[in-house]
Amino acid sequence: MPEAPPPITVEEHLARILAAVRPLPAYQQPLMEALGLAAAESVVSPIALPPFDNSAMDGYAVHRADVEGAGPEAPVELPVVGEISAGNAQLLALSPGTTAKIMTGAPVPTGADAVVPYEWTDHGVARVRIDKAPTAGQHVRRAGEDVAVGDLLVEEGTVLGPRHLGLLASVGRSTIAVRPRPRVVILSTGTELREPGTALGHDSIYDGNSYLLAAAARRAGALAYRVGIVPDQPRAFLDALEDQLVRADVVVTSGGVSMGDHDVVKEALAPLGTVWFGPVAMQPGKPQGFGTVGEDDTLIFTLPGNPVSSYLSFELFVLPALRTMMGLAPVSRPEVSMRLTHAITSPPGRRQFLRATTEAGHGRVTPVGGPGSHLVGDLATADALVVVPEDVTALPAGAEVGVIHLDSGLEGGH
Ligand SMILES: Nc1nc2c(c(=O)[nH]1)N[C@H]1C(S)=C(S)[C@@H](COP(=O)(O)OP(=O)(O)OC[C@H]3O[C@@H](n4cnc5c(N)ncnc54)[C@H](O)[C@@H]3O)O[C@H]1N2
Ligand code: MOO
Repeated sequence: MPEAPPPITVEEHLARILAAVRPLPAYQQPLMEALGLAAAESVVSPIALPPFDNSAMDGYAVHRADVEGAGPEAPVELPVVGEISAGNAQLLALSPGTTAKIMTGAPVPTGADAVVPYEWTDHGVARVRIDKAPTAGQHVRRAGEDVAVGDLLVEEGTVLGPRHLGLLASVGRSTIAVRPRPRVVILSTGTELREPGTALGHDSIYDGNSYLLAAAARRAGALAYRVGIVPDQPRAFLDALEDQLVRADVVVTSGGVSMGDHDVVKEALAPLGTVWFGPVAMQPGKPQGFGTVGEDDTLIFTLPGNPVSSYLSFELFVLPALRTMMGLAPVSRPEVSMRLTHAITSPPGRRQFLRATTEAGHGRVTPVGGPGSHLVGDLATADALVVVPEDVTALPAGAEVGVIHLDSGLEGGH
């Protein structure tokens, strides 16, 4: 059996991954597809907003000079020569000494320079009594007062949210250039695995990882295809992989990469020579693999099977790759500084990632559960990871530690 290579650091592994990953080519996509993605173009407005002077109130369009001085004691009466509603504007100009009913959003006719709201009138149909004079331009929304032709609406790189998409639609854009969501195929390996919802044998467990990884991929903004369970047979694994490559930008496998007698992923892929396998100096998540497979050199991440190891590997290595492909920055979750509520110990030589809970606003972090990489109950309770450096073996309560929040800190994607 060949000797395992010496461990590489977390940074070395991530650097190797990022060196191999390119942003996916951007193309025009319908606005709703772009939600959560980074704009791959800057957009300037092709039209003004509002596109024309229009009324801010339901009321009467007037020449303001005609109603000057109007008050309860000195009302002004004007003939009503027409009605202008939004989307149905026949009356284009208003003669002095007349008025027209106008609805909110309807174009203000040429000549009119103010709108008298219904509340200041007797609601007249043929003639109207006006009890209060508007100021110049009152209740008229001016063309271009919001957005001018040529205004920068969205800068390249902006993560598109509902307000950006609403603005783009408002100026008539139906598409915007964004990088597509990476298609991520998730394959769980393990003869012991069963699909949730089916019966469990005396020696089987449910396949939690493919759900964990598919959900994490989707939350990162990718399109996740959960293939399900592949038994520990290299042929079956290679067949399943081959079948899936057509719809994958990235393949993520779980399990079958350590030192066991049935480590199917390693056994099937190592002979190709295109996937690196080796230990990374971290815990959980020591056995890792990364490389390319298939005619199109599709990226593949072979993550360890222990659920916590799998999830952490996703967060530290797969997530940055997906965000790079989507043109989102930063690619990694930020590490912030917090104080430990409890003392901890840690074995030397590997960077430890302890599951932990954080108290919002207090800057304190509390490790939960033990270091075991099978502890999915504790993983679900946690909302953060405490990062213990390779050379640190003990830290007292109150010590400052690096913390990675697992549910926040990154914009875009989903
Ligand atoms: N002799 C050695 N044994 C192991 C080493 C080692 O260095 N020398 N490393 C250990 C570490 S660390 C890890 S992590 C695991 C990684 O093993 P594999 O990637 O080969 O994963 P499996 O053996 O297939 O499974 C490990 C564990 O996880 C459970 N599992 C697997 N897939 C799923 C899934 N989809 N859902 C839920 N649970 C899953 C599986 O049943 C095992 O219990 O190797 C150690 N061993
Ligand atoms: O790395 Mo294993 O991931 O230590 O359990």
